[in-house]
Amino acid sequence: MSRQPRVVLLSTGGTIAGAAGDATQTTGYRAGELDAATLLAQVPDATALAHIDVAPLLSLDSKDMSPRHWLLIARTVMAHLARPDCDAVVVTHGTDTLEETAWFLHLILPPGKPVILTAAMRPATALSADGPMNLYQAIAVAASPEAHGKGVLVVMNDRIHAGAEITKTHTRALDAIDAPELGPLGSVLPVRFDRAPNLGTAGQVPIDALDGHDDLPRVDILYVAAGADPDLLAEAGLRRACGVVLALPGDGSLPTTWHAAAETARIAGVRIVRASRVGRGAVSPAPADAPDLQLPGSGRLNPSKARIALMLELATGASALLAHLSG
Ligand SMILES: NC(=O)C[C@H](N)C(=O)O
Repeated sequence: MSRQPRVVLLSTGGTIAGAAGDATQTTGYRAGELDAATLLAQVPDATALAHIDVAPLLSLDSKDMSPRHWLLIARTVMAHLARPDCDAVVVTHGTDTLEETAWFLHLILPPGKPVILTAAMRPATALSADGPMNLYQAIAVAASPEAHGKGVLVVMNDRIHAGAEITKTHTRALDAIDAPELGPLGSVLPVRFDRAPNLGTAGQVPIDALDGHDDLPRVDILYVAAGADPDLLAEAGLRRACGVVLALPGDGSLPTTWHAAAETARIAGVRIVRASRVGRGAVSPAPADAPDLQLPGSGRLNPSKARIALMLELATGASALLAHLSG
């Protein structure tokens, strides 16, 4: 008989580990109260799927995640994966910035042993809490040979998603994580993949390239509303931002009043990327009315993900990264 897969369960906080005063409370709870062992105790059936090693790492509401935490999570996951007796890693996380951690891990980790992120929308103390089933399903995917080589995955609400593709699409509902336009990779239970992930960018930034970094260069996101003042961009240098992602209307359309400020900032050395506020669709490589401005588009990356790509590019000099993404 083949041995049971060995899965490391890394807890970082979030609502999945949240606790409230009473069972009907689904807001105003404390995220990240419970550690990995307590979460696992809620799903005893999971031990039939895999041998599980619990590894508490952080106890954060994911609104408080930062690049320092992404680096810590990535290095910790890699250290576990490097052990010959570790077959997969499951990371419990909050939903608020799940898309950022998932995208960061996708860029860092070469596809191989499964890395599965999961989360919840109701705290662990709530009636019909979704966390225990999500955790059970994440472990089922981690233990499945089918998950091997699929890159970083996110399992929530009966669905398997590509970590690179997800975004949070609802503030309160249980189906709060989706891959707009692309849809899930598969479903669970049973574990079933309906399509292959796009792994073109997976592991593009080897962790060694970040040796010596415990933080990433500052990149700000500016949300550009109708009539917004271009002073916001002119001040980027004063804020010591190395880069700025513009969350622009439509297809990354830069208001005419912003053209001069964008050119001044670029010449001053601030890297600027055009992303979109829209949430679906890709951004064109250059602004239609000002193709000479050298303001690359973010392709399919939303502003938060474009920010991470730019941070990594600034940190490592991996200059092909954004060009590849926006192609
Ligand atoms: N549903 C959640 O997990 C939300 C929580 N604020 C978090 O992101 O940690």
